[in-house]
Amino acid sequence: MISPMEKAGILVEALPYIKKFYGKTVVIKYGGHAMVNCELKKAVLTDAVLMKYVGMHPVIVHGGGPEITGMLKRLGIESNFVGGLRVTDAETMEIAQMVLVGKINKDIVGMINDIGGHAVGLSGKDGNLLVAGKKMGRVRNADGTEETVDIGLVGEVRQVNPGIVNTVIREGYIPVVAPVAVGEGGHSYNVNADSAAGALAVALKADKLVILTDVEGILADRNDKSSLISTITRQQVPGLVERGIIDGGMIPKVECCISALQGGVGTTHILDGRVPHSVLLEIFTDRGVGTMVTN
Ligand SMILES: Nc1ncnc2c1ncn2[C@@H]1O[C@H](COP(=O)(O)OP(=O)(O)O)[C@@H](O)[C@H]1O
Ligand SMILES: CC(=O)N[C@@H](CCC(=O)OP(=O)(O)O)C(=O)O
Repeated sequence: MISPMEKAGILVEALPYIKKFYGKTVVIKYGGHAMVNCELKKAVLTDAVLMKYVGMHPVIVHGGGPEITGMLKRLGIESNFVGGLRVTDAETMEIAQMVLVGKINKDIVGMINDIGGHAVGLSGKDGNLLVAGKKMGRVRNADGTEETVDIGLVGEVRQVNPGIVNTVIREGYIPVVAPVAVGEGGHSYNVNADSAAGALAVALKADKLVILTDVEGILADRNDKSSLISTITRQQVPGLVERGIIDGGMIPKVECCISALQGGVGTTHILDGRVPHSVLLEIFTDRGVGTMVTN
């Protein structure tokens, strides 16, 4: 048990950070792998509620890849991925939208409201928030050459209309955004949630982009948890990708951090969503957790 003096010390330590980030927007990408445990989910959403009550503007963009895969499996539909992106035919799109918008988004909104916050759920289709065009997949052949393949209704965000999010923020709510975008003719596109969060962070001129995942951050050696890289500049990232140190699902995350930084976002962070209150620890204490990618 910590003593009352220690508790007071922790609150005082938070003061300069509360002052620094008062009125600032923080986009939190909450990935599907970090959602599996209900207690952890509650801890992440409590952090967002606390941020809101101390005057920050948290915006949650959620994923839900594992839940989409689970639902597809229950319906006897196989999941295929190209470069970390789900190959999305019309039927898969319908199910992805049902799971992301109908289930996960509403579960998160319900949980935030239950904790004592006020949340509003949106998809990228609401208010034309995320307008997308077709994204092609890239596969690397054994000889190192790259090939472009059709991955169906996977979208890349071409335009963000943040009006609806700003309205929701202004009215005192926490926006919770599902990564389903609108395309020509009003049809749906399945967008990778990291990319959706990055694009939204730029459009909102966010101070921070926080990506929650299921590893400690960027590791110099993936088999050694103590090899966490605490800070890295965006210029150092391509070298690590070329050397294969950053690989797989971490690639879209670092790419998204780089484009967010280039688009004017202050700092970007890749944090371990399995650590309770990792967002609070990152924002309100002297001991940052995870990896910070900076300019
Ligand atoms: N250098 C690295 N450090 C940490 N993780 C890495 C690294 N390179 C690749 N990865 C992989 O990236 C994964 C995170 O991406 P992903 O599974 O897509 O996360 P999420 O579901 O949260 O979006 C890690 O579980 C790990 O396997
Ligand atoms: C195109 C594409 O792959 N879309 C993702 C959208 C959800 C997502 O990104 O969820 P995580 O953040 O939990 O991985 C998918 O269908 O799984």
